[in-house]
Amino acid sequence: MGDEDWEAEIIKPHVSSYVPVFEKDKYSSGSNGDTFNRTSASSSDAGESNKRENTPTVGSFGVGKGFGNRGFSNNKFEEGDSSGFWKESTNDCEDNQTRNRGFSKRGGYQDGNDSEASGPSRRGGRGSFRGCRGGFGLGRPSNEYDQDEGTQRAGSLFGSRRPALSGTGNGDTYQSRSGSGSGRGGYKGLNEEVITGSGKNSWKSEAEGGESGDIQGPKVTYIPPPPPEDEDSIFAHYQTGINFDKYDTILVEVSGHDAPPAILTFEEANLCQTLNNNIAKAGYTKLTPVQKYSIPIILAGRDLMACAQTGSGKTAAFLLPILAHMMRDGITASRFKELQEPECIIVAPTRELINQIYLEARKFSFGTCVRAVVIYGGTQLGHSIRQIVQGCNILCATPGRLMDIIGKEKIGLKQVKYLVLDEADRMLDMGFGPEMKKLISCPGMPSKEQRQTLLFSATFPEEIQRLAGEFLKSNYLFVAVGQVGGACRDVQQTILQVGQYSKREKLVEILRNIGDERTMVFVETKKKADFIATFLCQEKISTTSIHGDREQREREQALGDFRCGKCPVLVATSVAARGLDIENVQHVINFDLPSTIDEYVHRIGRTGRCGNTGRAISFFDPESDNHLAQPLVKVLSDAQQDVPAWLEEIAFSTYVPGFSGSTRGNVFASVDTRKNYQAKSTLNAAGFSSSSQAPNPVDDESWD
Ligand SMILES: Nc1ncnc2c1ncn2[C@@H]1O[C@H](COP(=O)(O)OP(=O)(O)OP(=O)(O)O)[C@@H](O)[C@H]1O
Repeated sequence: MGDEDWEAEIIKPHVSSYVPVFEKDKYSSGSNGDTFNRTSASSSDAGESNKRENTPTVGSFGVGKGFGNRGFSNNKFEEGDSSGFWKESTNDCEDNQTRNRGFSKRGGYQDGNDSEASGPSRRGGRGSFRGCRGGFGLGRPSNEYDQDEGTQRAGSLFGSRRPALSGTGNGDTYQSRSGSGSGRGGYKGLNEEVITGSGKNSWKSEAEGGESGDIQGPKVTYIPPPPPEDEDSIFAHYQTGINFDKYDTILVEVSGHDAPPAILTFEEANLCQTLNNNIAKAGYTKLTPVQKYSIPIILAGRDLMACAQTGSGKTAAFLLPILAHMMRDGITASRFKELQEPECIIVAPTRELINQIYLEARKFSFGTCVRAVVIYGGTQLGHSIRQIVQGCNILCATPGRLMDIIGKEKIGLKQVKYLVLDEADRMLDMGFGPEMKKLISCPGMPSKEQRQTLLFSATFPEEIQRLAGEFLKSNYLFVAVGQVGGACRDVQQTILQVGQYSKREKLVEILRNIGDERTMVFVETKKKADFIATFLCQEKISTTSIHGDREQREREQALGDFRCGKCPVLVATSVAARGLDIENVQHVINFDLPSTIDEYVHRIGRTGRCGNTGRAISFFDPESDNHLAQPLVKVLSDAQQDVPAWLEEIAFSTYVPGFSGSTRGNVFASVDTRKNYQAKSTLNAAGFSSSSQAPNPVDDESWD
C-alpha cells in the first residue's frame, strides 16, 4: 500500500473521537464537545511571550472528531482536503519537513485572544495543510529578542510553494504559527533544520532575510525548561552492558600521516583533575575504541574524520579533548563581553540530539570556567540570544538557528578553534551541506587551516567523505572503528517479510509480546507516525510520537514521556533516528524501512548502546523495499546476523553488477576514501597493530 492508500485509511475509519494517550494529559475538554482547551506545559522561566503561549484558554482543538491533537478533524479534513492537503501530504516524508511546514496539519487552536499574533490563529488550523508559507501576520515583534526564526517570516519571499491558505468551515482560521518554524521556503533540509532556498546570495542576507525580512510570520515563543542543576541529575548515566569489553576486539583503522598513537586509559590522556573527576562521576572507567584513537588525535591538534558504530561513545571522544584544550589554553568569551565569541561550535542535525550533546558538554565541563550553550529551532529566538549573552564558550546548535544567530551578529566567529559536525555525513549531504558551506565561509570564521575540524558519524558514504575535504585540512586523519557504516553487533537484527496491509496487526502482536520494554517504532512519514501512534493507543498500548510536525514543546514532552517509561512506545520518523541516547531502549521496530541503508543503521542503533544488547525487527515489504535487499544482506552478514533465505533471493534477483549497495553512497565502503593513496595502519582497539604500513602515499594535494 502506498502513501496514497495510507491516507485513504487515515481519513476514513480511524479518525474517530479518540484522544491518544500522548495528548490526554495536555488537553482537557473545552466548552463545546468539539474542542479541547490547551493547558499550559509551561516552563518555569517563561518570558512574556511564552506566558502568552501558555495561556490556558487559547484554542479549540478538533479532537471531538479529530485525530490526536493534529486537527485531523473529520469534517475539517474533508474541507481541507479539497484545498490540496492530501496532495501535499504525499510528499510528507520526514526528510522533507524542515521549516517548510508552515500550515501544518496539526489541530491548530484558534488563538483569537492572542493580540500579538497578528490577529488570526497562530497555529495551523483544522483542515489546514502543511508547507504553506506566506500570508502570515505582518506585525513586527516589539523587540528583536522576541523574534523567532527567520524561517517564519521569509516564507512568501523565498521559495514559497503556495499562497496563504484560509481554511474553510467553522470559522477557524488557518494561519499557522507552526511552532518550529515555517516559512523560509525553498530548499528543504532533511529532518530538521532549514536550508534556505532564498534567492539572496550572501550568508548574511539570507539569514537576515529570514530573520528580519519585511514579511514576518508569527513568533515561536516556546522556551524550553532549563535542565536540572543538581549534580546527581547532571551526572546521571546508565550502565555499560555486558558487551562493553568486547569493543576491544573491534579492528580500528587509522589512515593519514603521522597519527599519534592510541591511548589505552584515561590517565594517559593527561587531562586536568576537574575533567578526570567529571569523567569518573559520569561512570566512565574505560575508554571505548573511538575514544582511544580520537582523543590523542584531537589533543595533537589534528583534523579528524571518525567513524564508529552507534552508541560507542563518539560524543565524549570529541568533547573531552576539546575541553582539555580549552582548559589548557584558557578561554576568551565571558559573560562580561558584549559580543560572545565561542571557541567551539558543535552542530548536529536535530534539536533533540544537539540538546543531548549540550547536556554532555555541560556534564564534562562541570566545575570549570567553560560555559556550554545550546540553541535550536522551535524555541524562542530571544531565549537563544539570552543564553548566549550570558557567556558562551561551546555553542551547540542546529544549523538553521546557528545561521540565524550569526546573521543577527549575536556571536562572533573569530575565536572559533574547534568546529565539530556530529552526524557529519548528514550534515554534509544535500540537506545541510549548503548551510555548512555557508557557515565555513561566514565573515570571521577562521579558515580550515586556522581551526580544528572534527567530523563524527557511524556512517560515512564515500561521496560524503570526498565532500568533507572542503572542511578539513588535507592532512586530516581518518579513524574507522570496525566497518564504516556497519551496524552495531550488539543489536540482534530480524527482518520479517510483511506486506503493508499486515503491518499493523504484526506490530500489535510484537508489542504485546514485548510488554513494557521500551520500544521505538520507526515509520516513514509524519502523518503515519500520528496514525500509528493513535492506532496503538486505541489498542491500549501506551504510545507517544515524535516527528517534525509536532511542536517543539510536544516533541520534548514525548521524548520525556518515553525516557521515563510513562509511554514505553515511541513512534518516530527519522527525526529520531540519529544520535539519541535513551536508556533502556530494548527494541527498535522498523514498521517501514527507511529509504537508505545508512538510515537503517542509525535507526537500529537506538538500541544496543554502550555494550548493552538490543533487538531490531524490520518489516520488509517486497512491494517497496527490494532496493534495500542487497545492502541489508551486507549489513546483516557483516554484523554476523542471520540472513533470511528469502532476503538473499530478493537481493540476488535484484542484483545489479557493480551495485554499490546503497541508493546514496557505497555501503560497502570500508575505509577512508583516500586509502589507496596513503599510509594506513590497522589495529585492534586495544592498540595492537594487525597490519603493516601501506605503500607510500601520493601527494596530499590529490586528496582534495
Ligand atoms: N568510556 C565510556 N564509559 C562508559 N560509558 C560511556 C563511555 N563513553 C560513552 N559512554 C556512554 O555511552 C552512551 C553512548 O554514547 P554516545 O551517545 O556518545 O554514542 P555515539 O557513538 O555518539 O552514538 P550515535 O552514533 O548513536 O550517535 C552514552 O550514554 C555515553 O554516556
